[in-house]
Amino acid sequence: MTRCAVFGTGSWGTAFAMILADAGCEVSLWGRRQELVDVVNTTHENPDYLPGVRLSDAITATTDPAVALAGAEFAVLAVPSQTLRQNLGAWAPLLEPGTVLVSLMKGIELGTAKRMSEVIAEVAGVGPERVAVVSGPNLAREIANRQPAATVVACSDEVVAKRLQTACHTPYFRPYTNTDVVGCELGGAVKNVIGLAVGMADGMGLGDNTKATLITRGLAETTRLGAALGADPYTFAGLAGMGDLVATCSSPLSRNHTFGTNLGRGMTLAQAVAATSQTAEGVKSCESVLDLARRSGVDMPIVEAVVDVVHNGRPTQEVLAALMARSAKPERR
Ligand SMILES: NC(=O)c1ccc[n+]([C@@H]2O[C@H](COP(=O)([O-])OP(=O)(O)OC[C@H]3O[C@@H](n4cnc5c(N)ncnc54)[C@H](O)[C@@H]3O)[C@@H](O)[C@H]2O)c1
Ligand SMILES: O=P(O)(O)OC[C@H](O)CO
Repeated sequence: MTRCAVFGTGSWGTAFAMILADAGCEVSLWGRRQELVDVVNTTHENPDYLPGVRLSDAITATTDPAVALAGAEFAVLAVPSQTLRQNLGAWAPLLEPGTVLVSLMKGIELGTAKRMSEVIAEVAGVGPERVAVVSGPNLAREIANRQPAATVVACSDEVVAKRLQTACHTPYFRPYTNTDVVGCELGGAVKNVIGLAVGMADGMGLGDNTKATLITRGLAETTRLGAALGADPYTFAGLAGMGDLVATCSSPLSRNHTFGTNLGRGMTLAQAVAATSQTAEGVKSCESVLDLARRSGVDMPIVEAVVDVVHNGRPTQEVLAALMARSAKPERR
């Protein structure tokens, strides 16, 4: 039986542990808090993040990373992106040779502008054949209810991607393989920023034309960034690109979308943060995505607009007007 460690008892870590168990894996779920770990082990439920969802008996929770990693073929990482470097620094010495590290995270590191797979390779000292990414339209709550969804499992080594595909394939979760790790990660990280922008438009009472414009032009700037960083532009037309944008930008379950809606309705950043109990990665990653874009010489006006609202306190109306006042351009360039 395939053994997997999942780090992070939040909504996606727990839901992905459920997927792996439903696909026939034995899963060790690492969490920071002993009390939550005990509750998961005794009730087979994670009441803090996925109340009402019965978890398989094949999932055992632990606070001990060495226990979680013992014999693990895959170590799945589902902590907030900005905490990965520090956390993985503690876990990496416990890794067994050959364990593949799988990122579920959709963020870019502040300060370095690195993708999560880059942080993993650097901190754990592993080659690209031991780093994989899962990204797609995967709202945890829907998946926890076992509603059908698809995703992309990406690894530069296709054999490893296929192994992971088998490990997480269930009747309700359909993974497709891809070797474009860069494209899949950028699709996941940037869609959170575009989700904030679309949420703002919703909160401002704007309609579907505005939102479709933000989604489509958001995808255009994501694709530009990806092309500059060596991604395959077609990846952005797939599940990890357009697919995830559609889910995030249309769902009230999306934390990024909801966060943006609150800002669009006039909340301050502090009020929107206080109203959010889970991780909305785009709030921090809008700055690191913009940093990455500038380092790469890529124009990302919507990302810049989001940073202006979230971190520079500019009013949404003013930022939207500035976006519309940009000089006229061909659609493709
Ligand atoms: N929830 C989803 O629908 C979903 C889907 C796909 C991808 N993701 C991505 O997965 C990642 C995790 O998101 P989530 O939804 O599970 O978040 P979450 O907010 O539901 O849970 C985060 C988990 O990390 C823990 N945590 C917080 N700070 C920590 C720290 N400093 N060290 C260790 N653990 C810490 C929390 O206790 C919690 O268990 C994010 O990058 C997110 O973008 C989420
Ligand atoms: O709730 P969000 O905004 O973090 O989005 C969750 C997933 O990434 C959707 O695929």
